[in-house]
Amino acid sequence: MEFSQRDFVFVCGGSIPITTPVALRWDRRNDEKAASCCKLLIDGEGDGIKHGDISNLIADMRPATFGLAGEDVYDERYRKALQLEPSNFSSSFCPYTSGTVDSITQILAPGLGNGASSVRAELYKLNAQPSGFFRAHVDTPRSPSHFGSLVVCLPVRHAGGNLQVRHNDKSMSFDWSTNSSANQPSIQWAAFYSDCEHEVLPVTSGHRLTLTYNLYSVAPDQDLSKPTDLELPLIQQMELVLNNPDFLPKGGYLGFYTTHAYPHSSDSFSISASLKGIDKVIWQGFQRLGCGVCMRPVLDVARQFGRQGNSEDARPRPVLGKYLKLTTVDGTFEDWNGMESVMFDDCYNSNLVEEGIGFEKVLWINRPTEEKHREAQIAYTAQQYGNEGSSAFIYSWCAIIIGVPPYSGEHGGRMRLEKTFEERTRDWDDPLCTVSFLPK
Ligand SMILES: O=C(O)CCC(=O)C(=O)O
Ligand SMILES: [Fe+2]
Repeated sequence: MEFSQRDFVFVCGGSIPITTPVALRWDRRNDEKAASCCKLLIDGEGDGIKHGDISNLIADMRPATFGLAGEDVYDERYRKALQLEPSNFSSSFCPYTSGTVDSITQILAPGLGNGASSVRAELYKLNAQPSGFFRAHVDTPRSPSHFGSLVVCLPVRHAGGNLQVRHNDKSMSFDWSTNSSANQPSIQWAAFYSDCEHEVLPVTSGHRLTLTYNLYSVAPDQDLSKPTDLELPLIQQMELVLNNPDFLPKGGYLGFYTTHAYPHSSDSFSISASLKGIDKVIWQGFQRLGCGVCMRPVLDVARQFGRQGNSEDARPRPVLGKYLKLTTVDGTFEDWNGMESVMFDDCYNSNLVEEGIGFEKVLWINRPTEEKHREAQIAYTAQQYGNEGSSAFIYSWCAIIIGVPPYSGEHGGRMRLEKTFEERTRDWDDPLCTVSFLPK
């Protein structure tokens, strides 16, 4: 089965020409100022401000923290910015009426035939960066359906402050300083999957004013009737493979290392609603073709054996987990090795519950993650730098395991599972024995 992971996007962006100025109102930090100070009208002309004094806003904002090992911390070496919580401000910009959410739905969450209302954008912060920056981080997942982040830049004049978003070996840079004083003033935005590393380069002058939103998927992902042009060829390939009588004639297991990371906690690994890019196509496509699908963590414990030093002849082997318990590792790790040793000790000794299906029984569709992905997996699990401290959700790289029913010459084709698996159940030990099949 051949496909290109490169065809799947991880970030998108756009600009919205300003027709009416954006109004921004906020709460006073002290009672001495008149209420009229607490309003800005932003139209993008000249310095961007039509009415009001941005220094009043700056004075009422608070230093922006970020998440580190489960805590919210303030550290100007890592993030220099100011923020307001949604309870302390309001803005007339609406990501729905501006069409931004529709664009994001089409590009980052197309689903397989779902309508355009599958994304919810929840206002998260107002940030200002006079001479600020935010070093590389991934955003802290807020819930299992939280799949991405939206950053909206209001057209206030500034220089620098490029937003760079990276996924694997691809990177996209958004320079919002250049257009903010152009002839046609516009609000510019970028949205990306929240496991993508991103950073804000130093703002060298002016004020970079951004609204950030958390993006959640809300539509059920069960409507498989209308795959998109990009997804259709892949699903046809899957069907061809399954219709081959020589392919796993007695049934078996396929494995697909996900191309994105997903939040999960110790008591739910329910991510199918927020699957991203090609991962979603694999999940929904095989499910539609009558296979069982589930998500499982995969750990390469080779180094664990090496580290113990007492198992020269113990064969290193990757392990398929039933689930990973939530782990918070205290402290900052200066290098990956320090972090790795803690994570492997923790995961292998107590936190990894092994799946009944052995790793060796799985036929892998794509290659195991490269070294750098494996390191990323540890980073996500250890809750390295995020944009907010949290102990409820963590990221993990993982695999989609596909239970393929047997091929039956008698019934003229591949059998189908009578029901697909409840993704919340962990009891998936041997679906091919425990559930019945329907003839094709
Ligand atoms: O301001 C930006 O462009 C990004 C902010 C960000 O990454 C965050 O708040 O997590
Ligand atoms: Fe972020």
